[in-house]
Amino acid sequence: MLVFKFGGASVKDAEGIINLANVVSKYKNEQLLIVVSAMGKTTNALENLAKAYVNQSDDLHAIYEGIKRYHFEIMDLLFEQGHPVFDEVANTFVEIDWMIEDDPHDDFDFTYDQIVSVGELVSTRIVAAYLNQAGLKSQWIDVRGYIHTDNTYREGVVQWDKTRHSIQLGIPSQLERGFVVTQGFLGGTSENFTTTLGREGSDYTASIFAACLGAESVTTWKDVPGILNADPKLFEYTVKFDELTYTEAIEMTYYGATVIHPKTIKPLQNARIPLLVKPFNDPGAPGTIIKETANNVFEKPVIIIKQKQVLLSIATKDYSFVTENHLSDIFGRFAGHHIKINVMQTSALSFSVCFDYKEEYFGRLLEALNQKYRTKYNENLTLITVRHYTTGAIKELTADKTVLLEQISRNTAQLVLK
Ligand SMILES: Nc1ncnc2c1ncn2[C@@H]1O[C@H](COP(=O)(O)OP(=O)(O)O)[C@@H](O)[C@H]1O
Ligand SMILES: N[C@@H](CC(=O)OP(=O)(O)O)C(=O)O
Repeated sequence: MLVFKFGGASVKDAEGIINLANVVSKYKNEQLLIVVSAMGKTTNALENLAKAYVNQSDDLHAIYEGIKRYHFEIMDLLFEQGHPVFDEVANTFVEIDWMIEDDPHDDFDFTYDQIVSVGELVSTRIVAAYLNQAGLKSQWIDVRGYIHTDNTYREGVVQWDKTRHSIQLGIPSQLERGFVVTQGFLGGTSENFTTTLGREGSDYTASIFAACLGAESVTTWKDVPGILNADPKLFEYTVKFDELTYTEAIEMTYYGATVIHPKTIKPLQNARIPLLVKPFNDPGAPGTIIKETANNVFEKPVIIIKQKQVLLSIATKDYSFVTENHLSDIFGRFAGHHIKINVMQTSALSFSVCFDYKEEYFGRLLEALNQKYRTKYNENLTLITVRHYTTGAIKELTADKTVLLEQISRNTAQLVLK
């Protein structure tokens, strides 16, 4: 059996959904599980809705109406009036109607997941209905009954044994009856609440299903020809990799290459399932295959850019050395405030840390650190990671920039730039 994943860009409009049907129509004789993300930028819009709801902002209803209108306009182009999908989608949005009528829950992360998850619940209703209308027999399933997580809202931790059991028990018989269409990014708790697996987590969903079902391969259909040496939105000249090893792909995603979610590779590597990254607008093209061994030739360095970085220097209040005890305390505070460290450097009197700026967590972290330490920080920086670097490439990337922190190992150079 095969697992396909279609991200937001591939289903952003009616044309995208028609294209998805064309792509999967070539696999009519295969057992195929299709994981779909929210359409276009819906998750961002739902995030704004969740914030507007907890802040009780004036634009709450305008944001909500915009999200509904976007989906209904696409459905108008795909279906005749009166098609049951209109009611299915309207009924799914009712979950938000009920929620926003009440006072906000104290736990923002919980509220966030209950609202944001609606993006995938509706996109999959639309895709499944369209596939059936196009003569491709498909069943919509609710992923929350299969991918079980703990109740870490916004970063649900998958309970693998329970998940494997549910998937192996429930999915194979459904695959025999036609395509199975399900939601990326979502999980369910034992109390039947919805969790999300972390932003851009639908690739991970595909990998969970593939690992539990022993799939032949996973294909993620993207708006790029495959994995390139750099993000084509930021660099004019890029080269595509035909093959990559799991290890190289893990390194790239760990350092922030957004083309694949970082948690995706490990379950596939453990089960030795290849991951294909292919262009949805040229489905016959070979794309990139990620597997155990690969013929990797890095004719150009791999460049990964992370914007909106903070560089924070932490020193003791009495100017004493930063010891292992301080470091352990500092790491605990980062973990407690959900902030992942991208690069760090120690000196005798201070510890410097570079991480993604997250408005809701940064202020609280700073407050907690300032109780015990002296801190200084710069915002709006760029972190550049160069794998298989050359001195020429580093020179080019840093021209006209101030380097605030630099770390160079045998394979990888990391630079924090202003
Ligand atoms: N090394 C890279 N190779 C290819 N695409 C990259 C790379 N780094 C970043 N990207 C970006 O990843 C995007 C595709 O991933 P993503 O937006 O998550 O797709 P989707 O949400 O449709 O699954 C591309 O549009 C591209 O801008
Ligand atoms: N819709 C979610 C999950 C996801 O993976 O989306 P995409 O496949 O479009 O990156 C998000 O935007 O975070």
